[in-house]
Amino acid sequence: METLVADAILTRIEISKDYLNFSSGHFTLFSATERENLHGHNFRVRCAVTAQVGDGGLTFDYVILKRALKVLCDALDERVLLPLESPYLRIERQDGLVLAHFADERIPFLERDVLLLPIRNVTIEELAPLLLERLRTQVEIAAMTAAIRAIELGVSSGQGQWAIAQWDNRAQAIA
Ligand SMILES: Nc1nc2c(c(=O)[nH]1)N=C([C@H](O)[C@H](O)COP(=O)(O)OP(=O)(O)OP(=O)(O)O)CN2
Repeated sequence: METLVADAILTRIEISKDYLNFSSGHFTLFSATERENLHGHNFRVRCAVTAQVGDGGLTFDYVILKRALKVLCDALDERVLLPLESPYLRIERQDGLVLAHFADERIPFLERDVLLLPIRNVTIEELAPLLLERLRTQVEIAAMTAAIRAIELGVSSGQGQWAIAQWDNRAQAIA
């Protein structure tokens, strides 16, 4: 297990790029009987990584991070996002369709237009941890996590509203 360097100065690298976005459809589920109508957002993603600057004056090549974040955004872009783990929505595949069953509604989508996500609701607070976990497990990022102390990943559904998920390596190193 990596040992923390006592009172090391940590530096936070923040990435916020206009091209880190995905335009997707969704509807928020508020209860077993209340939901929004299907609509879309230009979701935005931003990220901050806290790390120790190495002897060479570098934490990590943030181009690798930007590339990994773009891969995450592109995977969700131009799809209708549906939650696989909602207590209120049942998903069925039938004859090339994805059928979302909500209350007494049967909502059909073409397979090609839908992306099923392992989350409980398509909210920014469910998307942020999902994308953070996907980021952490991308090979090139996983290789960097020994030098990384913490990662924050934010998802926004509109100007001025963000959900920020956090992962802190220090908790693991201390445990
Ligand atoms: N806790 C949450 N509440 C809501 C979420 C969410 O992700 N987490 N999401 C929604 C819907 O996506 C809704 O469509 C958001 O709409 P709105 O806030 O109006 O989005 P705008 O960008 O249009 O915001 P304006 O303030 O109107 O500019 C609802 N609740």
